[in-house]
Amino acid sequence: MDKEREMFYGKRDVFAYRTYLKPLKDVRRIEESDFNGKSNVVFGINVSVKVGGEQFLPSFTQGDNSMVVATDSMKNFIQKHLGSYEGCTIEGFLAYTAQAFLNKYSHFESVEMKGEEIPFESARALTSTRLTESDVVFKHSRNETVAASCHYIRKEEKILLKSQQSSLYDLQLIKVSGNSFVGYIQDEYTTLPEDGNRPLFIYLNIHWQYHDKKLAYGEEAESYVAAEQVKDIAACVFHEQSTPSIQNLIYHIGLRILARFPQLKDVTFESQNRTWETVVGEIPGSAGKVYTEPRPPYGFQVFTVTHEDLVHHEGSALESHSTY
Ligand SMILES: O=c1[nH]c(=O)c2[nH]c(=O)[nH]c2[nH]1
Repeated sequence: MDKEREMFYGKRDVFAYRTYLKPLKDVRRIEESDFNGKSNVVFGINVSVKVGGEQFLPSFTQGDNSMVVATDSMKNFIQKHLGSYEGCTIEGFLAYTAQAFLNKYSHFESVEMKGEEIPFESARALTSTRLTESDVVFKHSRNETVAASCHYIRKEEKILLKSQQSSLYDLQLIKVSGNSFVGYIQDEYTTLPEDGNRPLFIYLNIHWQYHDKKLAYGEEAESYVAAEQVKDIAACVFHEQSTPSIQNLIYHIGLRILARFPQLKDVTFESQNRTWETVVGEIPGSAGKVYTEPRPPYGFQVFTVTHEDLVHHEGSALESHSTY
């Protein structure tokens, strides 16, 4: 069968900053995280939108722009909708705006939106000799990136949510000891020595999907999974585990995320091995070493942990008396 023709257009890097968006409150607390919400005094987002529909064909083949909504207008549409959005999450804002596009332009057949948070954290303030968090000064943070995407389509007059995903990009974690990598195939191509205790540096992208996609919007805070909580779980599991490999580490992080948040269907990892190279292996009188950046190429892993994995793991863990 021929591949269906690709045809869409849109706008990338639409930046919008909203002050005093509704705060995210009353998220369910988990043991691994002290995250309890976001003030949303500054809510920054970099959005992309992709629009599809058969009626765009003449714009490509005949230069007929009569059905074209200028991408410049799409940019304005997105920014204006950040002003009228009444919720408190990236996921909710993207869903609100994607549906608004389909409602406004009846010839749009599909709208895909992605958004990356532009993070700000409150700066310090000295108020009557006490050091607190400022409620008006915020620091642009350059840590990992919180993101989301959604894909809505029009089908028989109805607007349907086809897919939704929440993500955390570029979480970079180093564990200085307690990691091994041994037992792999030794053959004529093997030069890597086995290591019973390596400093493991990983880059992680983590994506999660809900059983009920709409729970991602955060309208019921109790059922919302905050990226900050996912990040804290990843760090806690890394701390706890004696890791035999990155493959096994991400599996265990996935199990814990699914155990804490039964409303999630699956969690997908993209990991990268950025383990430092040793420069000074022994420092007299110190447990320390000196390392430098690894040289490319970098190894990577991709793995989806599903709800079934958790059920299976809990079944076998019951026998060995350890459980999530
Ligand atoms: O955790 C790891 N998994 C691998 O598959 C691998 N391969 C490699 O060279 N180092 C590592 N580390």
